[in-house]
Amino acid sequence: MDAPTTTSADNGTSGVGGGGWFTPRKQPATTPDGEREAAEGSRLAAMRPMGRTTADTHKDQPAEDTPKPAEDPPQAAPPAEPALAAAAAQPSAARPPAAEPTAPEASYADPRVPTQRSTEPTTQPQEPVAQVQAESASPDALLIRRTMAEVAPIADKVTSYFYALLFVRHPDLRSLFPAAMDTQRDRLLKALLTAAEHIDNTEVLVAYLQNLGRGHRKYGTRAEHYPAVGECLIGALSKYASGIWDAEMEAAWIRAYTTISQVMIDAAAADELRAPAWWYAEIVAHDLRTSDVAVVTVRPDQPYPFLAGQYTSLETPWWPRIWRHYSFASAPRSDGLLTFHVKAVPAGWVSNALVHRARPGDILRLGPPAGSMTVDHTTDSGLLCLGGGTGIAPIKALVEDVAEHGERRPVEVFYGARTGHDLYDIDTMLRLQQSHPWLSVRAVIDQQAHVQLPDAIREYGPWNEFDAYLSGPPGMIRSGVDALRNIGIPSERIRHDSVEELVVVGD
Ligand SMILES: NC(=O)C1=CN([C@@H]2O[C@H](COP(=O)(O)OP(=O)(O)OC[C@H]3O[C@@H](n4cnc5c(N)ncnc54)[C@H](O)[C@@H]3O)[C@@H](O)[C@H]2O)C=CC1
Repeated sequence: MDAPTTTSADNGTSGVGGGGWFTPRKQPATTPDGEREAAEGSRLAAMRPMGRTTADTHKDQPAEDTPKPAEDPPQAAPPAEPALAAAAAQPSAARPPAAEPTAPEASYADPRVPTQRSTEPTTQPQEPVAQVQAESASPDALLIRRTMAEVAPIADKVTSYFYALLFVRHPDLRSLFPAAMDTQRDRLLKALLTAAEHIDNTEVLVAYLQNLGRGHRKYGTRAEHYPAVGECLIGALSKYASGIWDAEMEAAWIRAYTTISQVMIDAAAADELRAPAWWYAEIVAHDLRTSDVAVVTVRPDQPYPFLAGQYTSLETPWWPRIWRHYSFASAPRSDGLLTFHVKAVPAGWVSNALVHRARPGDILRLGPPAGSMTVDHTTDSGLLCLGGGTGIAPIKALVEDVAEHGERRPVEVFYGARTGHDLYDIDTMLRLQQSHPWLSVRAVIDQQAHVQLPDAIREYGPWNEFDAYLSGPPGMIRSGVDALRNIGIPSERIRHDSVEELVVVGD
């Protein structure tokens, strides 16, 4: 992760005045190593405000025949995933022959944002939540939430209009998005709005946005693209929240977006100095474990630093500019190889290609590592790990990580699957258990146990000396967090890749 970068909206006071529309400041936030300045000089100098006003915005109507750009980048998050991928500049491996779209990837592995510790209160607050939030929220946050409440019932229209504006006004940006924009169309805007909504939650927001800013390098996103996105965001919001929209509200959004975009731009610029925007990775092994689960091993074209428990974004040659998240299934290896567990989901473009089409020799692209579901090696707390289905992948990586650190802390793994046949990696886990006396692996098969994974942990324990790690389908993570809290594990000791766009708190 980057060193913390302060947000740079002058404490929320700039944005409307001297800087113009969403113009990032010229002086980037400093980092401890001061490496950022060099990179940013050229990048930020190139930025120009688009010079439009809200009045212009109101006037603009997308052309009748403009295809509704009802989408955004696949696993997009805030403006982050404005999947501004530089398709034209992609080398041959990233310009594969067009494939016949079948159907959009379901919300498979992507509805994840950076891992967060769960920080929701474990006890009910004395006052109603809304009241507490309202009292502690900044004036800008209140205005932003008001806008959000106003447009929530017509979110689809806002989304369509936002992309229509973006592509009509800035047709050059269209090529940065996937050809099939019907996939998860609202992800970009939703993430952007979610970030704005959490504008007061600096710690979580900054880490999230830095991650997004770095991740957007692989799309070809540049600093000068951000004003265009911000302008169209305001254009869409002001149109659909016109009943309550005023100068004060617009100023709040401008400040929020200026902050959001600046954090992303700064993070991307700093990252540019130390890492490629993406890695090519050749498939070196493809092991079909069941009819729909494959273990895919790749060799990156250059060293790929990451931590056990993290995930990456992955693009196949068959679906250019469509990226999906996959967790690393091993801790970093001395041979540099990376492994992913992929389940082909119904109508999943990328997952089906990886399971049924990919073969050794095929070239994938990888984005940077992300996520903080990692082991804290400064403590000797036990690890309580819940892995559901292919969610066992990062759990296995965590086990290897503990083993490599030579620690003797208890690690208790609960591996859930629908049937015995679906426990495709149980042999590996049992082998690890044989090698490590501190490791215990329990399979929880829905059909046999008549309980799902999270319920099974109640029969064991006590868990008060354990940190908890959850990985699997969103429903499992949600009920798992509830179950863990109910048995007394404090929220700050529960880790998982978030299933929501930003926080709940917490992909
Ligand atoms: N870092 C992460 O969080 C990772 C998440 N995943 C996700 O894990 C999922 C794996 O899919 P499948 O293998 O098809 O798993 P699945 O749908 O077969 O579920 C596996 C097990 O999880 C438990 N489970 C599922 N839904 C539950 C619910 N609503 N409440 C309680 N427990 C529930 C059950 O024990 C079930 O047998 C995918 O959605 C994938 O995106 C995969 C890898 C890493």
